[in-house]
Amino acid sequence: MDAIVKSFPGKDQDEKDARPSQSEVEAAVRTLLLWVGDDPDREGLVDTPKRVAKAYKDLFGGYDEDPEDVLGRTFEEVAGYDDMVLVRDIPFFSHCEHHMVPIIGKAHVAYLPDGKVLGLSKIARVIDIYARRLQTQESMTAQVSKAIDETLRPLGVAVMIEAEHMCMAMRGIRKQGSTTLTTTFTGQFKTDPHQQARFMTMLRSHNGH
Ligand SMILES: Nc1nc2c(ncn2[C@@H]2O[C@H](COP(=O)(O)OP(=O)(O)OP(=O)(O)O)[C@@H](O)[C@H]2O)c(=O)[nH]1
Ligand SMILES: [Zn+2]
Repeated sequence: MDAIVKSFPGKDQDEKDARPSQSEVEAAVRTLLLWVGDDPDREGLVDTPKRVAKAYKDLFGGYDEDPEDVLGRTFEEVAGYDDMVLVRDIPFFSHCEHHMVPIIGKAHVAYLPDGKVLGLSKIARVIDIYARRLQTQESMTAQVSKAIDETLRPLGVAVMIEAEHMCMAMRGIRKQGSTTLTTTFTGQFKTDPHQQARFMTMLRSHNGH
């Protein structure tokens, strides 16, 4: 878990103190408004730098959150249940680290408990913590799987993310509707093709394919 905390940019107090001030952020947004060719002093835009800063705090709130806090709360009283737990179709919004435009997708997360289970909402919370940072889909998939693997220590974790990247849809190549799929498997999901196949079958049965 140490590695996750250490690689977590918002966690360190010195780094936090080194963040730009509110007025610096607002000035940066004002520069962007000028740069795109608009007038930051017209009525509709005069409060926009402040609004954008507030929106960014929300959209990128994941830098101030630690997945370990969420995943640390587990329980064991599940009447001996020891089979797969799958939470599928968890919707998320993220932003790509290359263009800072949205990634819109769904995550599917499964694990094989080793005595302990997680509150179901905690899996969705972890998705949100990583989604609310600048991401590549590959990193986000690997980070979610690593956080669950290292904190819960289950017999295996499977993460699949399906997403559309607005940087491919709205700009650049301008291809709308394509979906990127990424997966990470650990433990038995990685070593046992049968477990991996069950994960895929459970996902497919839902999607009606
Ligand atoms: N692997 C991966 N690539 C991504 C992701 N999000 C965006 N990209 C890609 O990152 C690449 C950045 O390519 P560059 O050539 O540096 O940037 P660019 O000139 O804006 O590229 P174009 O998007 O092709 O116009 C693009 O191919 C994007 O499609 C992601 O989550 N994973
Ligand atoms: Zn992009």
